[in-house]
Amino acid sequence: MSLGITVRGLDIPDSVRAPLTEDDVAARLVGKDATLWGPDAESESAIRLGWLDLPASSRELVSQLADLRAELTGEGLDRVVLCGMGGSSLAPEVICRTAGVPLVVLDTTDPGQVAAAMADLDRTVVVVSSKSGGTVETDSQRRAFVQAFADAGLDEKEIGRRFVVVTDPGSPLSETAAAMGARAVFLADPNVGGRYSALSAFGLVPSALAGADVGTLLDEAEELAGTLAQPDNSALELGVAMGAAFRAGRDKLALADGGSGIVGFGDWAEQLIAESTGKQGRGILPVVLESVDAPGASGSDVLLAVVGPDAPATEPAIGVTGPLGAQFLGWEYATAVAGRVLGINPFDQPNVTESKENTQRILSEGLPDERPAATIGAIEVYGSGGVLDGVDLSSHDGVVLAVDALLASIPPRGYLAVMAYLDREKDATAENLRAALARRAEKAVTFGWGPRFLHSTGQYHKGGPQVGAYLQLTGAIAQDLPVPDQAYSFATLQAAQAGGDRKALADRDRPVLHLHLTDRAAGLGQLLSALT
Ligand SMILES: O=P(O)(O)OC[C@H]1O[C@H](O)[C@H](O)[C@@H](O)[C@@H]1O
Repeated sequence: MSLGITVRGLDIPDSVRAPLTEDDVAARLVGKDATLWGPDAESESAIRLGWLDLPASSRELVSQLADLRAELTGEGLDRVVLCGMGGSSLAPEVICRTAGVPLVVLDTTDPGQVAAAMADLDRTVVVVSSKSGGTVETDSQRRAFVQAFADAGLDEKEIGRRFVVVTDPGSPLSETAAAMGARAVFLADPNVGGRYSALSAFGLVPSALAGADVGTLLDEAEELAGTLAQPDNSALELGVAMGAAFRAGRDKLALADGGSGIVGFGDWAEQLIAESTGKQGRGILPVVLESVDAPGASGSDVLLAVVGPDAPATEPAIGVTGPLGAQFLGWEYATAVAGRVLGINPFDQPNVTESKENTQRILSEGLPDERPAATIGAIEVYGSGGVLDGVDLSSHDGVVLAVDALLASIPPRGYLAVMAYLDREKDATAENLRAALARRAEKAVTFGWGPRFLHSTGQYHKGGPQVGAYLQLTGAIAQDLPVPDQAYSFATLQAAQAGGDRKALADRDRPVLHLHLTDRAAGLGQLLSALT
């Protein structure tokens, strides 16, 4: 069995399973029946089911990529940097971390983190991945690398040879790739959405160039693919469990690793589930946990999903065993099935553009002139949505009081999202806030690095149930970095992204507490010691 599902302590009523069996959903999904999600979703679904073919159709890439890797390493280019957001970087990150091969994933606008990725240029090849070819972060990173190579003395032709591009046919990036003389361009199947693209060129190109065995990954997926038309297949069972939990009010899916050997799977599944289901005022909120017994593993609105063989520490829970290739395909299939149970279109992301449009507006009009309500130690405190009303910010405990006011504003069955527009290498301790706040709030707490989460849980924040409270962290910039040939720098872009998302949340009257760290390390230390 390529994927094993164990369900514990979760009642799966016939009202969830029977319609799927009666409507022959398993076979129809494998047959790419675009009517499965209702008439409103049909036109989108018709061009989004290509992921079902990938275990077979991506085969041709395996030998091409082995040849390209040999060519690159033969020239001493053995350091691979991937510029890409969301569906264009999350899968390669899991594949390479699991395989233990080095891949530098750049999915940020933090100037410090971007600058740090531009090291060892003499052995670096850059993979620029974007399905749409218009994602501002990815385009900005590409520009910065072109400039860095030029500064290192490479001529135009040599610079082009340092780039490998993955995009959809006809995208603006495909034209840029041709114009800059990229060494290789991989055009992906346009009938595969970004978050379903793990087994496409988006997942495979950077991973194979970094040294991962992508042929085996496809073998693992193909074994599962052969079972997916069966009415009781394991991936269908996973989707049924997700849908049944949702119907029973368990709309938080806590994701934890249980000895799978897969590294960072939750971050990939988070985008798949949040963007696919979080819309029309409903959705399943993925909550990535540090371990099976981390705070947030249980609760009246939680279903725990353990990836790997370890027994869950709590119930209800589902256990999902199987190798990475099968996990990718199985969760994609399960999410499509859950989408039908929830009654949403699992292939669009209707609210992602809001924050992007706000960001563009800020970039053209300039950053708003905001004054903090207080500055306490290394933290400036800003709030909207009434979150600071009545909070005494004059005391040394002001930050904790503000955080507690934010936590108190979370409605029953609500959640807190921590959104850190920081450097995920240098400011990594920010991640410890999730467990600390989950313990304190006794509610679901998610953690996301900005702007990366905008391409993942950001859809759920805006399109899902309006029961969220938001803690946004930004930090001082030690050294800014220009975005070549653009009117803005990385620091401005990062600030505009944070501001654009704050506005999208404020427009919904959601409570947002914004803490700006005037000294990142000191501010994080201050926050963590106050909250733990
Ligand atoms: O691959 P790209 O076109 O650059 O898109 C990257 C990401 O952008 C958007 O935010 C979408 O909501 C994501 O689903 C997608 O993965």
